[in-house]
Amino acid sequence: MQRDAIYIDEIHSSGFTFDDRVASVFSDMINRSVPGYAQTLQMVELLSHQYAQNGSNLYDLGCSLGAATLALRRGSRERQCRVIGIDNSAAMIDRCRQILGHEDIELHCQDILATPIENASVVVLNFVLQFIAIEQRQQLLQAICTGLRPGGILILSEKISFPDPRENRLQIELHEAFKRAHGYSELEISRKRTALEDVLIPEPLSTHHQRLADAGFCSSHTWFQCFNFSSMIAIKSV
Ligand SMILES: C[S@@+](CC[C@H](N)C(=O)[O-])C[C@H]1O[C@@H](n2cnc3c(N)ncnc32)[C@H](O)[C@@H]1O
Ligand SMILES: O=C(O)C(=O)C[C@]1(C(=O)O)C=C[C@@H](O)C=C1
Repeated sequence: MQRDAIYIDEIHSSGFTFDDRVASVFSDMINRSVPGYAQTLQMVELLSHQYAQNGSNLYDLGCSLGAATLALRRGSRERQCRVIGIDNSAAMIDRCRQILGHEDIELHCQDILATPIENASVVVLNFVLQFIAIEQRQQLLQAICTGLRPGGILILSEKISFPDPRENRLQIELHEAFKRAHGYSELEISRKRTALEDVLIPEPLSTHHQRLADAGFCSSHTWFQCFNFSSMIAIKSV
């Protein structure tokens, strides 16, 4: 695994993008940046095993290098499911094809906002909605809910914010301590913080749960939170 040294090397004046440089170190970057990332993958496999319906489609929207796509496949091995990974970064999808080439997985380089979701039983948005423009988030969740079979689920993992400014500050500090503990310097942390401004827009858990309800899910539950990272499961009624 190639080590993420992107923000050591030079000052990046432009915003964060999923280009070839990021794709080449992405595994290391996300593991050292997102508390609980490995656990979300384990639970995608478990939830896929629990909810994947025979003959249905399983979607990983914003699949990057396919870590959650593989978890969907592993969780549904004994069922007749199509596992579909979508990402609009060619650099990510090309690498993903190399990594998952031998697996029974379909990969497409396209915008998830233009991707038809149909006959689905499990849909994953693992740290992806945060990169979608706020005004387009409702429409995406609605399309997902419509494309799910009764009893199907959405797994939604996000970097979150907190309505109380003091709690927000504390959780950001704890996240930055996590990054320092995983070898990132103050300079790297601050450069990436600047690069992510206006690119990754976190929202409070309450906003996510309200949007999921408005999209038509009958219930949604926070199953994981560590500092300012969280994962939810939203269920479509049977
Ligand atoms: C933080 S990464 C996701 C990590 C991945 N889901 C995992 O669990 O390893 C966000 C990904 O979303 C993709 N993405 C962002 N906006 C997108 C869009 N509109 N359509 C498709 N992919 C998108 C990016 O290219 C990037 O690969
Ligand atoms: O490094 C950070 O501060 C993050 O917010 C982590 C985060 C994410 O949540 O998606 C940001 C960009 C990369 O996609 C990998 C991880």
